[in-house]
Amino acid sequence: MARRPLVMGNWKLNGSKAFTKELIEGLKRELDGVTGCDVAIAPPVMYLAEAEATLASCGCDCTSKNVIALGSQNVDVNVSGAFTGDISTAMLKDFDAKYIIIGHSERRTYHKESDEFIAKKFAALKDAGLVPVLCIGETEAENEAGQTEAVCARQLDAVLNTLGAEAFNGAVIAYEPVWAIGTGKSATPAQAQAVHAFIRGHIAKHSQAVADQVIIQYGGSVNDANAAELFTQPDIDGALVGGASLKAPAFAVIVKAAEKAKE
Ligand SMILES: O=C[C@H](O)COP(=O)(O)O
Repeated sequence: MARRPLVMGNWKLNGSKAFTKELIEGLKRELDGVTGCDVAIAPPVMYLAEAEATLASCGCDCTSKNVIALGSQNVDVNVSGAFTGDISTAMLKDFDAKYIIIGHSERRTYHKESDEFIAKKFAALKDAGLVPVLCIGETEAENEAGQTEAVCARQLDAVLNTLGAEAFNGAVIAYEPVWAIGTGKSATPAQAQAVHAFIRGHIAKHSQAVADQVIIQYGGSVNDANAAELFTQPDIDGALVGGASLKAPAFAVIVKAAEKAKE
């Protein structure tokens, strides 16, 4: 089944108002004419307004303003009320955000987010009509202990066992081995493909149709030099990009590599 690739930039804790405007203007120029790949960016929520305005205003005839979707790096489970510091699905929708990252290993580690809590976020996003980008992946120690599949299965099961496989209709999974994030040491295409096939197979045990359509991105030191080879793999449907998403030319190379590989 042909799946449309998705390349998403996770800016993490980087940027400023000026940086947001400059990077998005650069992306719009670089991505002009791209039609065969979905593209999203997740700036810090602080800069969503700046990002939304820059995406909407275009001083040229480019078509890329329609190509780049807005996303967020996190969301909270509560909709409103006395929850200091939290961000709701409704607030994200207010800025036209669509793809929402949940379960990133940095939140699992630094904010002690559990599989169960992340499943609640997944449910909140589905209720709101937003697209969850569910990050899963094993640590280096887990990898060395041969636990990669067990860890990915456990992280997926938290959603599958509470919401059912249908919840993955229209959703995105990002396989991000923790040992590859920000290290410059990407998984090899064959290593990543093996885990992606496992993830798809795990969902297929519940529903083949859902497994066939779910987008599975790879994340972890993806850059303009290694992206094309990763995208040759049949179960790698795009990338969740950290560091290389902060430079328009590098990010554009990754998007165009996905477009070419999956045409
Ligand atoms: O969300 C993105 C990932 O954590 C990958 O980050 P990276 O491309 O800087 O390794």
